[in-house]
Amino acid sequence: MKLHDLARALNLSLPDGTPDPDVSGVTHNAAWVQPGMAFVAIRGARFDGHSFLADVAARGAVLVLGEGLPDGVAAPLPYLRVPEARAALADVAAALHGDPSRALKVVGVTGTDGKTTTSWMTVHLLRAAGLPSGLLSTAGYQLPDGAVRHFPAHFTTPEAPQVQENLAGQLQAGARAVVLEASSHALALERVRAVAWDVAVWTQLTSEHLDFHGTVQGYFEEKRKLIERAPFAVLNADDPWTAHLTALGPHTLYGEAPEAAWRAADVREEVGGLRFRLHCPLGEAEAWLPMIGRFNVHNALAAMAAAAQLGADLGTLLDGLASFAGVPGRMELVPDAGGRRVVVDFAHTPPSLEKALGTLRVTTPGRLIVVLGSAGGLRDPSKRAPLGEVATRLADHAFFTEEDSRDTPIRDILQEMERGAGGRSNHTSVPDRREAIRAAVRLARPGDTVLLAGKGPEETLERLHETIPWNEVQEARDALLD
Ligand SMILES: CC(=O)N[C@H]1[C@@H](OP(=O)(O)OP(=O)(O)OC[C@H]2O[C@@H](n3ccc(=O)[nH]c3=O)[C@H](O)[C@@H]2O)O[C@H](CO)[C@@H](O)[C@@H]1O[C@H](C)C(=O)N[C@@H](C)C(=O)N[C@H](CCC(=O)O)C(=O)O
Ligand SMILES: Nc1ncnc2c1ncn2[C@@H]1O[C@H](COP(=O)(O)OP(=O)(O)OP(=O)(O)O)[C@@H](O)[C@H]1O
Repeated sequence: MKLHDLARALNLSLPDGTPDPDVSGVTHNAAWVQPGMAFVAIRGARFDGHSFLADVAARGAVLVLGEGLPDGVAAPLPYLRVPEARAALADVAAALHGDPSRALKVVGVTGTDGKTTTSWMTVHLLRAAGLPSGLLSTAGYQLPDGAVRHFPAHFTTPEAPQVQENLAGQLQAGARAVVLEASSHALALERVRAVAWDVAVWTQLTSEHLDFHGTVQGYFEEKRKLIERAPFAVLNADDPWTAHLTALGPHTLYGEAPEAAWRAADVREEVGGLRFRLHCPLGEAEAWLPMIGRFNVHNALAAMAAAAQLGADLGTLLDGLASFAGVPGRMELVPDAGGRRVVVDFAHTPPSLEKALGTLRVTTPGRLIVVLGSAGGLRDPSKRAPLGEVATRLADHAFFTEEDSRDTPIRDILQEMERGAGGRSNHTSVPDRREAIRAAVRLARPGDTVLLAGKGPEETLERLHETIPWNEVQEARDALLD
């Protein structure tokens, strides 16, 4: 796209005499600049992108966009002043990729827990309904062929240029719909600003990421943007925050509350899955979902309501639910010939841990054992003690261990978790995660359940300054063979 066409598309005026080269792409990271690209200078929490202008010019950028040059800094390239740099990054990326979301049906999923599971279920139901569909989620992205691919870093929602590039790639690969997990960071940092949503799904909200958002209200307000921006919302009737969302526009409600249009009744938790009576605007039927975890009933209702909004019928929804293969690392069962049940799950907030342990208790005839840690670095230290409290209250024995401790001394994290356990003595701290998993599996007898919580499908474990390759399911298999 020519620079002048790009400026016109964004309603920006260029100084007279500005050259008109082709703009081949856009980035906010100086190290990613390639010849012909535009660079957006963002003032972040740690750096000001304007300090890298010389580097950016040397790498062959043709344009800089920013909120204003700092005093005394001269631009070595044409400089476009914009009101909001992150917004400009998203708008430029969308313009360069031909605004792909406008040619797709886009379902956005937000909430504290349940985003990934709901997204995976929704894309599965859309495909069952014959709509070639793609997915962007924490557990990787999928083109309509269904193969799981990964972005290079641990991202739920990548930066806007990658989001737009991915959406354009989805279109090229034949997608007609895309399901996109929208994290609160993504909404706050404008990573999904230039996405034309069709349906927004709200899972639920509990306190998380307060290190970044400051207050729960601030966290809620970022997530609310998704509901504001979509023409139709699928809202959780059982989540107290929904009361603040219903006035924002057309919506449907799901859950177990009587006012839910998509309602589950008579929920039965079985060893291999969940059965419930579905009442919905398309009719009434018996539903089967081969997944454990009672909260997955909510995820299923949300996914069905979203897929129905894009045209899926009741038979397709029920068949699709019954054939859903689950999500890697979410309530994933690791087979054991010896009758112990080991479950790998991503629960890493006190409420999601509470739900995971609560639901596993229902189908555990023996003891419930849990292995868990709490992340270090900047990640919400206020979670540590509550995680220790929940684990020791709801499990028969808890092993406290590392979970991406980063530069925080593991002892400090474990002490906080132990403090949360209060006077209870049903816990052991084992700093090395592999050792902790082995100790838990050794303790288990047939009929017992061991929940390995917190890492789920993640492929690395961050310890001090090391990033170690990690596969929790494989760790569980090895421990079972020990
Ligand atoms: C807390 C957070 O989200 N921070 C984001 C924020 O960082 P920041 O404000 O500190 O940026 P900065 O480091 O000061 O840099 C400012 C600018 O200078 C540029 N820069 C900086 C240094 C340099 O050498 N060269 C250079 O060009 C940067 O690319 C950036 O454009 O802006 C950066 C650029 O947009 C993001 O990369 C960064 O995400 C970091 C990597 C991150 O870890 N984010 C996580 C927490 C996140 O977003 N997680 C959510 C999921 C959360 C969940 O639900 O669990 C996600 O969607 O993945
Ligand atoms: N609807 C729900 N309500 C509460 N807890 C849930 C719900 N769905 C899943 N969980 C729990 O939260 C964990 C994370 O689920 P999932 O990955 O689907 O959520 P997420 O919102 O994508 O989380 P993240 O953004 O951290 O990846 C699950 O492993 C499960 O323990």
